[in-house]
Amino acid sequence: MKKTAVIVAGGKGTRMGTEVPKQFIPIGGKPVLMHTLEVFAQADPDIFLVVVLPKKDFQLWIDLCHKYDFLMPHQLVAGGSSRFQSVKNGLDEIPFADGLVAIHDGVRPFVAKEVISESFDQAKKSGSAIAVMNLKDSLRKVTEDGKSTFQERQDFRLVQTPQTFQITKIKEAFQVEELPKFTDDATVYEHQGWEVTLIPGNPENIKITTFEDLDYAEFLLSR
Ligand SMILES: Nc1ccn([C@@H]2O[C@H](COP(=O)(O)OP(=O)(O)OP(=O)(O)O)[C@@H](O)[C@H]2O)c(=O)n1
Ligand SMILES: C[C@](O)(CO)[C@H](O)COP(=O)(O)O
Repeated sequence: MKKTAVIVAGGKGTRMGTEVPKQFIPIGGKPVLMHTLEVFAQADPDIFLVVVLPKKDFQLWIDLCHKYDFLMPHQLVAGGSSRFQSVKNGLDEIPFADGLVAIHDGVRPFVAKEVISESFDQAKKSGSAIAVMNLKDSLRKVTEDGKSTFQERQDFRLVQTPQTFQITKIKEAFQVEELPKFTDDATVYEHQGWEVTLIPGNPENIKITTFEDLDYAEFLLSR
């Protein structure tokens, strides 16, 4: 079955606060996004790669590809004003009518290649695969009156990407008005009344979001 990955890197990196968006910042000697694309190629060199970037950063990325001699084939697509819109734009440009698509944050360069492979295997069987992690800390729910209540942590999971689906179904799911609850692709899929399947993610698969994450990224690459 044909495999596609839509790598979304169309954000501004507001919380990182750097002039150049975080997906282009070098870690271990090359931009974050190049590490991410390389893991997908390691998982399966035949995966068709769609990369979603802010339109204004196309030339920056092309220049970086020349500078770092980055030759991996990929299709560039312009991002939108939210992650939902960027994913939708990426899905619209997949040149295949069917097959499977893994949707992944460009700023999660430490996804394990085994998680990518498992997400395609599981989505082939059940239609979807969402990478998640168990919680290690205790959990409390806070309320506006300043009180808090204990929560059973085994009832919760932290959600990562990749989130992998049948192309036909996820494209259909994205034909809706964007809602605030659509913080990932699983929520868009479930909005149709379809159930998602969870698979184990990997603990290193952090979303590079704030400055401290860059130090952790350098540490992971130095091991
Ligand atoms: N309009 C957007 C917003 C986000 N993303 C992508 O979605 C992923 C997860 O988003 P996040 O970590 O929130 O990235 P940013 O939106 O760039 O960060 P911030 O919220 O701090 O501005 C990132 O790979 C980001 O580039 C995207 O493709 N298009
Ligand atoms: C998709 C995601 O990475 C799953 O954890 C997350 O929801 C993205 O959130 P953000 O608000 O774009 O940082």
